[in-house]
Amino acid sequence: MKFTKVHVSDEVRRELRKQSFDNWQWDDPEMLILLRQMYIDLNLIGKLNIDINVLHEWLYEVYRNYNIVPFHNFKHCFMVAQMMYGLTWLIDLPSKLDTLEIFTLITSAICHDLDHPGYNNAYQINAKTELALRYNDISPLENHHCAVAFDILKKDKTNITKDFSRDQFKRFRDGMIRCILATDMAKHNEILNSFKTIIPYFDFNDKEHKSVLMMVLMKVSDISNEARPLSVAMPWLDCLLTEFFNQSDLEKLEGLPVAPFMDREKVSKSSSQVGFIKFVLLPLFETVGKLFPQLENAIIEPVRDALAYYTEMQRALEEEKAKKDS
Ligand SMILES: COc1ccc(NC(=O)[C@H](C)Nc2nc3c(cnn3-c3ccccc3C)c(=O)[nH]2)cc1
Ligand SMILES: [Zn+2]
Repeated sequence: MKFTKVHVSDEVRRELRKQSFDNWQWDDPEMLILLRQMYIDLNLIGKLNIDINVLHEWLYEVYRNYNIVPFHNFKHCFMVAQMMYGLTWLIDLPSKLDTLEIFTLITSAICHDLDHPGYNNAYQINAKTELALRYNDISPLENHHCAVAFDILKKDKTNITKDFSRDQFKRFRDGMIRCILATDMAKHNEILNSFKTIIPYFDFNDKEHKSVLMMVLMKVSDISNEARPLSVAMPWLDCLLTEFFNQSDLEKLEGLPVAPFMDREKVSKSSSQVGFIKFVLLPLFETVGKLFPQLENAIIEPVRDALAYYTEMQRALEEEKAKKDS
């Protein structure tokens, strides 16, 4: 199918770079065009000699490999890619990382949850699924997302890396594997601590430093819904809790352990978000803000506002509960 005729207006291209971008106004085919536009505007087509029609076939094949699940679906992949794209411009990454590293970040963001079943690693391991067996309980989902990504790139029709040199492909493959595996929240503290350690002497010419930074940028892009306007973020929280509640309902049916933050009897939107923002999101964002002060206004302030919003919601809920009990 020839999509080269489709033109994206300058106004939409500007909007696409902002944290305020509202995905709920766009349908899936339009989001595929916007993902393609990101590669064009990052100047990756020319510099890496990517065939625009192969790029579109690849995007369509990626789209087909995301599942119809409440949260970890193609729209989530788009939002993570769009946050990564916005961060790229916000912190001027093209002046700090090379073209292949920029390509690795946006491509990893798009592929990072491929074929997600809607049930997390804890479920895979406890239910002894095929994925847990194949990956020996070691980040089964993230290993699978990455393997599916490279399966798609193996086919000539959807191989956007076909003109890469052997060295370029090797660097890209190492980078994408590290970026996708970094999205396993079980690695959260390990990655954040290694980033904290190197910040005082961060060196953009140091390969290892850049690799840790790329993993952190994947993490920020993956869990940053609360940095977006409430009208965009709130529906995402509903999708997330729907997926979490589906899992905990199934775990109860199957007599498997149930995580408290997934149990519909125990979780309220406000309590889960207050804890998550205070203990996971803000510490991560404030750490990255030490290296890139531009994050302060663009994503840290909105997250502080979200924390205030959910804290107030939690207080009001508790007050109401106290009244009912009295
Ligand atoms: C350390 O591992 C963790 C830590 C926290 C959580 N999640 C939470 O505490 C709660 C349910 N909230 C939450 N979780 C979120 C959000 C965005 N992504 N995300 C998420 C989704 C799937 C898996 C893990 C996370 C953090 C969000 O805005 N809120 C899940 C896993
Ligand atoms: Zn994700």
